[in-house]
Amino acid sequence: GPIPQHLAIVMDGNRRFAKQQGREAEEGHKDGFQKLVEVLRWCLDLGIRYVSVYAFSTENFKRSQREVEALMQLAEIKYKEMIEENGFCQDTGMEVRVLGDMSMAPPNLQEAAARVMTHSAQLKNKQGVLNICFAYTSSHDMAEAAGAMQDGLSDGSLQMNDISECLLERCLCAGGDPPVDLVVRTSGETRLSDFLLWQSRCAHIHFSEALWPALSFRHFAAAILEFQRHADTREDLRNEALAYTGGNSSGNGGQVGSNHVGSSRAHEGLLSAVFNGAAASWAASLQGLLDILQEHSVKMMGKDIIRRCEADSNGNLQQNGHSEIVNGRYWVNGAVRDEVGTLGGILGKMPAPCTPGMGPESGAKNGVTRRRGKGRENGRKACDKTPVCLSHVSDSCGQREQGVDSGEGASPGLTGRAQAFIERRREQWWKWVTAKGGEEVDRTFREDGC
Ligand SMILES: CC(C)=CCC/C(C)=C/CC/C(C)=C/COP(=O)(O)OP(=O)(O)O
Repeated sequence: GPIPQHLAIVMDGNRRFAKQQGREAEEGHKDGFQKLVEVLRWCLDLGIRYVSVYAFSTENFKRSQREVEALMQLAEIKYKEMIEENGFCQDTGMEVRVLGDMSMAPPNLQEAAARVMTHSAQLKNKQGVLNICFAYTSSHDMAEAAGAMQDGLSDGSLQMNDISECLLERCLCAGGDPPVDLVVRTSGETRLSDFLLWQSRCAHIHFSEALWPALSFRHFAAAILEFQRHADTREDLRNEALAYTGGNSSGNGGQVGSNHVGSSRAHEGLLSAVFNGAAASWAASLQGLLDILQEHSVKMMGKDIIRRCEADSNGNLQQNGHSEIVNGRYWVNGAVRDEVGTLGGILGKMPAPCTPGMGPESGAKNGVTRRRGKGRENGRKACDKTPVCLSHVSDSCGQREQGVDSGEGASPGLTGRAQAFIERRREQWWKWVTAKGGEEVDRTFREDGC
C-alpha cells in the first residue's frame, strides 16, 4: 500500500513515561530522543522521506525553568552529537532542519541548530529530511508568514496580485516540503496542539495510546496500516489487491508486486485481509500480518529469528522460549529490524530502501514486476544510487523549486515576483544560518547529488 511521504509526529508522553518509572521528567525527554532515532530508522526503512517532529512548542516555555533548560540543553547536546563522525546525520543520511522561532532559543542552541543544518544540508547521498520543530507553533508560523507578505507589500517587492495561498504556504517554515500525509500523536491525547496545521490539512491522523518513549514497532505499524486503510487511493488499491489475488485479469497475472522472494502469500493474505474486508477485525489483520512476518522472517531471511513472539500489553514483542541472538544482536532488536525490512516489502510492495539484497535489482532478478497505482510514487525511486533527490528542496525552509525542476520561470501557483520574493527569503535565511553556524555551505551538493 501507499507509504506516507511526509510523517508528522507529536511525541507526547515523555513525562508520564518517566513518572511511571519514578524518574524525573528530563529523563523522559532523553528517552524520547532515543525513541525518535529508532522511529526515524523505521521511517527510512519503510521509505518515508520527510519526518517532522514537535520537539518544543512556544507554549512549552511556560513549563518550569528547570524543565525548559533541560530540554534546551538536551537539544544542544543532540544537535552536536548528530554531526559527529559516524553520528546520526552521517549514519542515516538525513538532512536536519530546525524549524521555528530560533530567536526564542538561547544563543548556544541557535548555533548548534545552525551547525546541524549547514552540516547536514551538505550530505551526499541524502536519504531524507528531518524537520525538528522547536519553539514552534503553527499559529506563530502563519502569523510570521502573513507578516512577511505584508512586509513585501510595504517595500514593493510584492503586489496584491502576488498574494495567494501558494505564496503563504511557501512562506511557512516547511513551506516547500510535501504536504503531511500522516500525523501520529502518542499518549492517548487527541489534539493537534497547533502543530503543522496548514501542512496537515489533508493528512490522516492517528492517535496512539502508547507513551512516546514506549512506542513499539507494532504501534508504528498500526499507524501506517491505518493510513493505508484510509488512503484516498483505496479503490485503486482494491483493484491492485484483486489483481494480485487473481481477480483482475488486467493485473500482472497474479504476480506479486514485491521484490521479496516467497512473499506472494504474504501479500495475498495481507491485501485481501486489509482491502477486501476479509479480516474479522483490524486487530486480527495486524495479528495476521505479524504472523506472516514471523513466518517469512524465518523463511526469507534464512535466519531463525522468531519462531514465536507474543506482544505484551504495551505492544512490545516478548520472547516466548524459542528465539536467540542473531548476528550478535539481541533477538528483539534483530526481530524488529528484520520485521521492518519485511514489512517495508509488504506495506510498500517494495523492499525496504537500500537494504542490502533488497534493492530494485533483487526484484528484477526475481523476475517480479511491480505495478503502481496512479499518482502513488511516494518516493519509491528510493533505491537508486542517490536514494532521494533533494534538488527540489530548498536549503532554507524547504521551499521546493518546482519552477526550476520543471524548467519554468516560477513555481506553479506563484507569480515570478512571488517566486523571487521566496528566493530572497531563502537567501536571507541561509545567510543567517551560515553566520550563526560559522560555516559556508557548499551548495553545489544539490547538483552533484541529483
Ligand atoms: C533535540 C530533540 C529533537 C529532542 C527531542 C526530545 C523530545 C522527545 C522532546 C519532546 C518534548 C515534549 C514537550 C514532549 C511532550 O511530552 P510531555 O513532556 O508533555 O509529556 P507528558 O504528556 O507526559 O506530560
